[in-house]
Amino acid sequence: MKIIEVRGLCKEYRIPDKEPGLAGTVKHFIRPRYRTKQALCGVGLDVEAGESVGYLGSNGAGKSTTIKILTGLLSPTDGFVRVNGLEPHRDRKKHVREIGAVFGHRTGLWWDLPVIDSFKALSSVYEIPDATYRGNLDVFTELLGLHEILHVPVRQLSLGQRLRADLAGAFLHSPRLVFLDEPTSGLDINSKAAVRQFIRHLNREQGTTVFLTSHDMGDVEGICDRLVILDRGSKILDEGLDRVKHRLATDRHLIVTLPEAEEAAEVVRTVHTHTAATCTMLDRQRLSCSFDRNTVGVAQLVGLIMRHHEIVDFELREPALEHLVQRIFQRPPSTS
Ligand SMILES: Nc1ncnc2c1ncn2[C@@H]1O[C@H](COP(=O)(O)OP(=O)(O)OP(=O)(O)O)[C@@H](O)[C@H]1O
Repeated sequence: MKIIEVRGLCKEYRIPDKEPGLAGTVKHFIRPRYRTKQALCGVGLDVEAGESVGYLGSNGAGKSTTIKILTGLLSPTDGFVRVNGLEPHRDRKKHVREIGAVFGHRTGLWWDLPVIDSFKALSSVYEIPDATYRGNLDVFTELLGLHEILHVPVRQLSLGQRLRADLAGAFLHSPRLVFLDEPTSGLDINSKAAVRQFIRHLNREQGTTVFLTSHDMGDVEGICDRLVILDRGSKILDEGLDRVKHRLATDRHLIVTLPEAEEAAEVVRTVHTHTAATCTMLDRQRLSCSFDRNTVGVAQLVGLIMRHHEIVDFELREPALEHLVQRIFQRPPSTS
């Protein structure tokens, strides 16, 4: 079942076209002039219930604009948008009861209230049945380690604590769909891992649909199954994460550590004679053999080296998702 349906989505912002200085301000006050900024042009997107989608793009690509439209905070300039079967900006009151949203840089909780009182307030706003509230609170407190902060006012929390509380708050009413805008921005490694595990758990175990934007590829790899990439307001890629990796990550690097530096030249000769891999020395005893997995098999390369030489260790490196996304930006657009 489709939970998000978007066709031909366009958004233009109207920006004051003002000359600098006081004279410009006065002139603009008397006769205002505006120019338009096209933030989204013709974006189409279908998301099935239960999917976890990473919505990526460079700064200014239009990610937040899309999320604001999908959550009903902004109205589109043009196009068809349905979320949970509703038109977000028109059916806003009904719409917000059925979604959850976390904007990493803003809290959805009450600043002066202790976390638990914020949760109780959310429970009454969303009219959460008592059993659902208690069940979710227990599970989220455990998964997100909220025990020691439940009675602390939100304004006294560290960024990591606040974000964990925000996440729990966004999921308390068991929404079918959550929007997450930079949910781990500024967190330490342990907090990032806890947040990713929590989101993944709800996606896998409860089938909550996740729509995430992040500049952190660890979030995308830890949470998402599908990548949608925007570039200057247009969609340039929409594909499963595994497929993207399989299609684009064909280069591999085998790092070989040798017992003796003197052996290196011989290993290079063996590799160059029998395979299409190319070798580079990393230091006196370590060399990197680079190859395309469609041309050279890993087992073939490792077997060849081990048959002819003694080695201390080897490690296979694949390109990081960051590099794959960079490659996608360097290609001409394939979808719209
Ligand atoms: N309120 C606004 N008024 C005018 N222009 C805006 C407004 N909000 C966003 N824009 C412009 O629209 C474009 C898309 O912005 P948006 O915030 O959606 O990008 P983004 O992909 O979320 O970027 P980032 O990764 O930096 O958060 C940008 O060129 C931005 O300058």
